Amino acid sequence: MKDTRLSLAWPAPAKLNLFLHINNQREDGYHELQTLFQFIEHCDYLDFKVTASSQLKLHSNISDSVADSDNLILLAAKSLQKYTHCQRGAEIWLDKRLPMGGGIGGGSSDAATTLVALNYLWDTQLSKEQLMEIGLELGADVPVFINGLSAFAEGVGEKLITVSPKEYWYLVLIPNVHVSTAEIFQDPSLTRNTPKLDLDSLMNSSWQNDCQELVVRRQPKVAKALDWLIEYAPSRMTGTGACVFGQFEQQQDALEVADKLSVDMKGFVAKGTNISPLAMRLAKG
Ligand SMILES: C[C@](O)(CO)[C@H](O)COP(=O)(O)OP(=O)(O)OC[C@H]1O[C@@H](n2ccc(N)nc2=O)[C@H](O)[C@@H]1O
Ligand SMILES: Nc1ncnc2c1ncn2[C@@H]1O[C@H](COP(=O)(O)OP(=O)(O)OP(=O)(O)O)[C@@H](O)[C@H]1O
Repeated sequence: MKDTRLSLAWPAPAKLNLFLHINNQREDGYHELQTLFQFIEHCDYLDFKVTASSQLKLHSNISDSVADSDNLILLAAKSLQKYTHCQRGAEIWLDKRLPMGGGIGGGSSDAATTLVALNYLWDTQLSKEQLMEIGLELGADVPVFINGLSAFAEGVGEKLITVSPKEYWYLVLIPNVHVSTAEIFQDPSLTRNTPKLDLDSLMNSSWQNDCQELVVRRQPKVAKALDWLIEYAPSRMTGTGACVFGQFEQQQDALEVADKLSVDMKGFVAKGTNISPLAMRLAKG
């Protein structure tokens, strides 16, 4: 074990799906997809205190909306204990800053940060690949957050190839509506037959999100946000929504558009980054 004092400010960054193509539905209901993940410098933060007993305790500012039994942070910590037979426990503090159900992967990122931080703090010495395997059981997006590098993903999102798309500045809008990933994937009218393309062709084609048309139809608030943003910058939805993002060359340009937002539309400006803030935190120890 590394230390029993507090280990502070482990970041759990958001991701954007710069494109998201749905290629097929497997017999188990999951969808085969091709997507491009890039992290953004906008994060939840987790603090950890290793304890001698195996108990896990979470203090969070979302305990009203997510029960402990469903919280991916505790589920991740339990999986790591089970997999490694670790006898240690932890007290964990979550400072939730990322919008939930927005398609920016906050829950998956919290789970990934928990696995990476506790593997370090408990000294359980699992490899990144082993952590990614455990992470995949918690959610399709967890492995990319553990890997910590922008990636082109295939399969259900777990087959990763590291890529370095341009690191734009983004204005991310948060329509005040929660989109359920499961509901979008269950909708019969979802486009799920986009042909699979090779990576080179994908990187050089125009980027789209196959869930966008459906979500825009179901959620007028998403449609409104996208209609507004697209007047200022190339803009798309991320994941299964609800967040939409516009891309800008300069921070200043993004901030100027953010200034024009009406009071009923929330948003934030963040830089795209191909190396996750979590990977940088781990390197610091
Ligand atoms: C659409 C993406 O956001 C792209 O980044 C992700 O693939 C979704 O990843 P996630 O939120 O971690 O998703 P999970 O928690 O694994 O799955 C939520 C639900 O979405 C559906 N699901 C998810 C991923 C996938 N490739 N096919 C699916 O059909 C399943 O019905 C599942 O019950
Ligand atoms: N630590 C957590 N943070 C946020 N949501 C959590 C957490 N643990 C469990 N959840 C559950 O996961 C649901 C989806 O949360 P999340 O914020 O990851 O959505 P999302 O950004 O749309 O994810 P994705 O892009 O992976 O589909 C929440 O509504 C909540 O019920």
